[in-house]
Amino acid sequence: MPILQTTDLKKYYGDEPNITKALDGVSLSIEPGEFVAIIGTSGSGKSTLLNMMGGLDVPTSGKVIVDGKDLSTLNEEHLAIFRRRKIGFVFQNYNLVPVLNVYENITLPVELDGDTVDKAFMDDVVRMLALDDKLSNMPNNLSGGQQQRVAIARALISKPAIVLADEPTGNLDSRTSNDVLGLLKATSHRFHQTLIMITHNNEIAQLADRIIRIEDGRISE
Ligand SMILES: Nc1ncnc2c1ncn2[C@@H]1O[C@H](COP(=O)(O)OP(=O)(O)OP(=O)(O)O)[C@@H](O)[C@H]1O
Repeated sequence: MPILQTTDLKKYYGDEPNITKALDGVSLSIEPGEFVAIIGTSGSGKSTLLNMMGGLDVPTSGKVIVDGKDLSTLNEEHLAIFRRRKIGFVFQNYNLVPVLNVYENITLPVELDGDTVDKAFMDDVVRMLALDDKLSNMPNNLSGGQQQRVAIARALISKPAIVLADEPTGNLDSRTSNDVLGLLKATSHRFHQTLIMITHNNEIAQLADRIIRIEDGRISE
């Protein structure tokens, strides 16, 4: 069974004649454990698609089914819980909480869920991302690559089935990008997670098992 499916997904902004069809009928199916890159030019609809898949925004029409659950059947509160448990997000600008240290940033989703941190798993993730000696640092004392590794650890800590990454290396130099991508790929593989990553970089997309190209809100390849 696919872990994620969209059916004729549409997202329109505005009204005729000034309507923007950000997504215009996207149907796709992603299997558990797959690494999929979504590629396309600026404004093609990549972020809109990722936001719909992660339940961060609602479509104009069409369906998103994650792990057998139709997201349109969930109210705001249940959607928030669903996101926290099923999906890990990694954004281009890291989105770390500046007043929390590295340890607190990583464990925040678990704390918010009223859960206890799986200590052995935390150690594993932190070691894999080489953050062992950074746990008491504040985010603003870290390099971009280190901050993105913290964001990846935070995305993984609740053991989500799916990791959604929106241009995760957009703010990093090419060497750090390669390191971060290698770690993202290795960690999601190690923990049997599905990784869906937006990029406008062809070279980065080649790391994926499958590339989905978006053009004007539609799948072109
Ligand atoms: N909130 C919004 N209101 C109106 N139009 C929007 C809104 N969000 C996105 N759009 C439009 O929808 C289209 C798709 O935007 P989207 O951000 O998904 O593209 P993208 O492929 O992620 O682009 P980029 O690579 O530049 O981030 C664009 O034409 C954009 O201007």
